[in-house]
Amino acid sequence: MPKLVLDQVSIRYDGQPRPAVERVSLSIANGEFVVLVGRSGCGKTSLLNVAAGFLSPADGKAAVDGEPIVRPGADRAVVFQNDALFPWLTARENVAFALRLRGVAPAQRSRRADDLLSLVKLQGSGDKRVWELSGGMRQRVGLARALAAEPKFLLLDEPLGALDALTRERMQTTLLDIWAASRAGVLMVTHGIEEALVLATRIVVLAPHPGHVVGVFEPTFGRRYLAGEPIRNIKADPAFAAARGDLTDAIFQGEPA
Ligand SMILES: Nc1ncnc2c1ncn2[C@@H]1O[C@H](COP(=O)(O)OP(=O)(O)OP(=O)(O)O)[C@@H](O)[C@H]1O
Repeated sequence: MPKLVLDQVSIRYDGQPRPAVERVSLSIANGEFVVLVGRSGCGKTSLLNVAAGFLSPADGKAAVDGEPIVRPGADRAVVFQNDALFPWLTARENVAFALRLRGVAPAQRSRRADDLLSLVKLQGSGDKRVWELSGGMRQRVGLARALAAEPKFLLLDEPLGALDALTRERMQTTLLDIWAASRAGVLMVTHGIEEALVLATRIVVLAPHPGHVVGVFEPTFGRRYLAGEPIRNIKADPAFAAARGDLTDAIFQGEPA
């Protein structure tokens, strides 16, 4: 089973007196949804960049299935907050472009792009140009494009951060559906506490100066949604409120109230 591992990773930026991240270990297996949370500057994006192969750790190891991560690779697809789609192309063409890069034959690209657009619930929107799509729809095209590479891992940096609150809430369940359908392992960075609880199979809480792990939670709310329970019921469950309190405490521990 594919596994992405960060082992005792420390990250340093040139000219900085101390490391940004110190000795953080994480692992993401296929079928896991790991979410990084923590106060600003605790190193969430830096760790995601190491997993993506954009940044090399100063110390420790980053590997997929035992192979060191030394550069970006098709096995790890990255989606950012404001992912740039090609504005002059349609939704379908944006996804087909990624399929072309993967070497999918022209005859199959359009059908495969439509399958991927259905996966992100954009069936029927393939002919729309990017400027005709809402923010949530654009983000879903970005996800479809990332999935075109059939990655083993999806690395998501605040993928819902630019969306309005209602769209963001709807996209949480869409992301769960996409994850369940793709079976990729996910590593996601978010500032959203509810979002982390809804989506994650494991939440890793980081604290800054330098970034280090201060807590790990293993919520089951996303699995309840995938088993058929309405998300509104799940969020209204007192267990959800209790988990939100515990996670908030873990994030802000050591900070004056
Ligand atoms: N390119 C860079 N050069 C120097 N320092 C950097 C660079 N990128 C990040 N840092 C520093 O590394 C630390 C971790 O930054 P990082 O962006 O990984 O944190 P984060 O938890 O993702 O923050 P936020 O929640 O604000 O997005 C911060 O102190 C930041 O100032």
